[in-house]
Amino acid sequence: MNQAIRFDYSNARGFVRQHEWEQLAPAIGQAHEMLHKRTGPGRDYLGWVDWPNKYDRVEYERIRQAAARIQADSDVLLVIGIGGSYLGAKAVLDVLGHSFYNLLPKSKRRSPEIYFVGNNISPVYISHLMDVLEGKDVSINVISKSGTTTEPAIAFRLLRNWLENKYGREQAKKRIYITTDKARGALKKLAEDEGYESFVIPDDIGGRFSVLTAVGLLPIAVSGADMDALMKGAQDASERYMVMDLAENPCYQYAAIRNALYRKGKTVELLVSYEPQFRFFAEWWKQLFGESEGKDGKGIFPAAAEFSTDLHSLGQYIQDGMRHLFETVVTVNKPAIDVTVEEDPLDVDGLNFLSGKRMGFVNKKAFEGTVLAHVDGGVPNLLVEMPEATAYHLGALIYFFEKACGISGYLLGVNPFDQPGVEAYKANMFALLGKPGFEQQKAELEARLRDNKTYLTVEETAAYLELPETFILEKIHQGKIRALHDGYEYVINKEQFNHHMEEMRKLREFEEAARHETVPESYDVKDED
Ligand SMILES: O=P(O)(O)OC[C@H]1O[C@](O)(CO)[C@@H](O)[C@@H]1O
Repeated sequence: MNQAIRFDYSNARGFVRQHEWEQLAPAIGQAHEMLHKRTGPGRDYLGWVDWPNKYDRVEYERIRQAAARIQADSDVLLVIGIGGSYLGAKAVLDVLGHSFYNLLPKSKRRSPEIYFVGNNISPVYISHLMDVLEGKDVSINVISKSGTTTEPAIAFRLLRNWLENKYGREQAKKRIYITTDKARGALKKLAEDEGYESFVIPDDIGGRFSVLTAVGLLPIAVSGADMDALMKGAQDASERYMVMDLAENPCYQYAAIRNALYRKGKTVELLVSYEPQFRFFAEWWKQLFGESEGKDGKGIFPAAAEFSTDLHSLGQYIQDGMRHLFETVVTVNKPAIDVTVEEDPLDVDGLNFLSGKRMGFVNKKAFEGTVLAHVDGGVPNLLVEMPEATAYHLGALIYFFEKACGISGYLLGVNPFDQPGVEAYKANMFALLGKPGFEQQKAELEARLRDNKTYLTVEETAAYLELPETFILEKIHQGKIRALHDGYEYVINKEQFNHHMEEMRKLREFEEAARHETVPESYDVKDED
């Protein structure tokens, strides 16, 4: 086996008492059993646990071939997906690829340009992307387990159209690759109807645990990264982190110590890296832990910081602000490339004491100094060290965090494999967009939006009061309107306004009747003093 990920929690142990640590050992054992014997909540979503050993070799070869085709016939691969259907691939591409891979000249690139889209609903982003596509040969990999997620579905609709306009429907078919459920969903049906090549997201693997399936592997293979090494790293890690004993298993130690810290009020975990290439690794990690643990009113809030960049923005807070933070620093022992700081004869910046030193060395000293300062400031520090940023070690790191996440979720007492909370925004969005079946919610939500609003437009106010716009002098303020009617100004709420209108109607009837000398009974004329 290759060298392993090193986990060091010595800079956090001082924040946890010995008995608090020891008490976690039996709970870890229980969580291990729940995961491996599949007796815990979410047991139907544990396919990722032994996936690095049992993945479908036939499909794996098909991925390799499809990637070779895309590399040969495309200048650009568009990866459409959101959440777990894009973050893992983006993380791997960034860690293993060139920092500016899309900008490198073709001669220096192993792969097409790769852009991720369908992970937001921004018309600006997709329009700008389409500008980049002009004159280029393009393929699309659309990834969605459910096949119905709004963000990727809108992007796919627009980009499929774009592709069909460019190549014609038949040729476009050869450039569309679908990754979805093996049997269900809109995308699966479309793939069958249109004859698109498709890949499977296994039933028992949730989005945030799916990077080592076709979800991540097709874009990773297209990028030219070594997916064999990635899978091997994960496979070795799955064996390494099988031991139940807390003292022997660094992955379980990470799960245990973060829970011990959480119980002591350290409710925010910052995943820190000193390499910008890890920015999306942190995004992937945030979804992994946030969606798995943030439920039932519990959970560590997963956040990320990039050092030394953020030491010049967030550094003050981390050192000195509210003491609810701990850090998990992901470092790479040996940077892929290093650069020497040169001697400057004038030494205007006073940095000649660094002459001849490597930037990697300077970065390391920044890290060491920061850990000491933050620990002194009351921020426990955990260290996860990769020997090198290679595909093998990245595969191992991915598995390390996936398994720690499952164990940690069980320690916390939640179901780490569902995400019911994500549905709330979706239901509201669908209702407000007028999706059939959401009519009742639509009316309720729109009423709430109106009440929450400080001001409505004149048109909205008129519609709300079911009145012609001519009645409205000013907009609604906190449910009240300022209205001008028949020369009078009123500041009233809707009920008062309607009542007033009814009174006005009766008064007009009365005046009309008076002209004809017949007073309607409905009008209650009060005696004047
Ligand atoms: O692959 P899908 O079904 O489009 O889902 C994308 C993402 O959306 C979520 O379901 C949350 O809405 C994530 O769990 C998932 O990774």
